[in-house]
Amino acid sequence: MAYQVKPATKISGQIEVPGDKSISHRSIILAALAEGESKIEGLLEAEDCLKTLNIMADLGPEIVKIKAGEYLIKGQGLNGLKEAKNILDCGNSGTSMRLLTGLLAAQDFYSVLSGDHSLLKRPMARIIKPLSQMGAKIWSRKKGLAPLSIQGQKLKALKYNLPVASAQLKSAILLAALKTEAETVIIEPAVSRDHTERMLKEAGVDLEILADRIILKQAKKRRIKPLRSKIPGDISSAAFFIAAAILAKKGELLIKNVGINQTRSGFLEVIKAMGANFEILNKKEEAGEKIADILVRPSTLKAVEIKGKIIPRLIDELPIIAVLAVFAEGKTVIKDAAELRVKETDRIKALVTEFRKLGIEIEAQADGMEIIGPQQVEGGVQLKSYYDHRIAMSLAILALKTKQGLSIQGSEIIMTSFPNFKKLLAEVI
Ligand SMILES: O=C(O)C1=C[C@@H](OP(=O)(O)O)[C@@H](O)[C@H](O)C1
Ligand SMILES: C=C(OP(=O)(O)O)C(=O)O
Repeated sequence: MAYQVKPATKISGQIEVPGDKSISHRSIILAALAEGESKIEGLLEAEDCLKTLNIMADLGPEIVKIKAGEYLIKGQGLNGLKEAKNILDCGNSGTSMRLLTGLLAAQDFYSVLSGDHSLLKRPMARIIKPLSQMGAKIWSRKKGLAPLSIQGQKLKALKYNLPVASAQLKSAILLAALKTEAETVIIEPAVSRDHTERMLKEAGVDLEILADRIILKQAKKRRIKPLRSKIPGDISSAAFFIAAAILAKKGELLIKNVGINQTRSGFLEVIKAMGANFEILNKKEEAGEKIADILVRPSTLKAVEIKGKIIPRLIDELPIIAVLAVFAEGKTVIKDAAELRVKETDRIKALVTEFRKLGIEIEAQADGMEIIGPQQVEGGVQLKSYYDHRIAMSLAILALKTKQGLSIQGSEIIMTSFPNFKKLLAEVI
């Protein structure tokens, strides 16, 4: 049944959003490679991360759930993984497929990775190319599409200029390089999320993070120390609630324990420039990641231009920024974001098509969009999620500002990243 979201004028309360999706994937993978037992708290138990969890369990390490979000993982060391008997299912998760391809390319066994109809359309040539230069043997369908089959090899180190600022691509190379001896250098066109680097450093790996490159230092034999981490709240999930509280007429919303890593917090810079009324409170650091509480109040917004190096630092927040733009005074311009076209769906096309059904003035560009605001939105229609969790959640927040509400088809996909989204939204209204 379609998800019905009614208009709301007040957003208030205190909430916590679930654990960060990117850090959750990486915690599972690194814990499985560690020498000894890791304890992870605050793991995101959403479909995407559970795919990574099930795949790692199929590769040998014992994974025990203690309670919600809390897991013990018995690491097998960098050489301890075993061949899985069946196809490894990544579901809807690009992060699982790209990171695990890097990891599996360096094992001494064979693996096959597949996923759902959305993942089977996403570009994998970008990882196959550098991994092949390292000596990996990876087969794909035409044009580098999954399923991927991988005959693990002893790989060699690499110096690589990333053609796109992609944390998944960077992480695939780093995971593949862990068992190589010489130095691996990855040069980024713009900084993308740096969780893999931070976590590898925390785990004792000799790695240098510079402004434009990452250097995995030469090492005869690397060791990963077990993790003891509490995963911060996901800023990409918090963004939907921050937007709801900004767009409300009344109320005040406090979101506790959100990860505000610089490489992820472009959204906060954009809403600040738009004139949003919010405060960052109780800043602290845990396991190499910055965390804070975010207090948000109703705000009057102005349009801004979003382009260049900030894009990778807010890539997943662009759909919800597009929603904010509808209610901002002036023309919002988003450029340099062609990556939006190869996410779970073509997010530019999806936003433009659905916004137009509501009479919103929006134009698509090859690498972004332009939105004129502020606009009154009548609503009262049914929109589509395009099987994309971020489109579904962005439309749900938009619905709060319509006169008649919206109904959203295909909202089950929200389970891939934010299982309690609907419940939390109902709580703050
Ligand atoms: O590394 C990660 O955890 C992610 C990287 C980004 O993708 P790209 O690397 O394709 O930019 C982002 O969109 C995705 O949600 C998660
Ligand atoms: C793009 C996303 O994830 P992934 O690439 O892991 O599917 C996302 O969560 O918005």
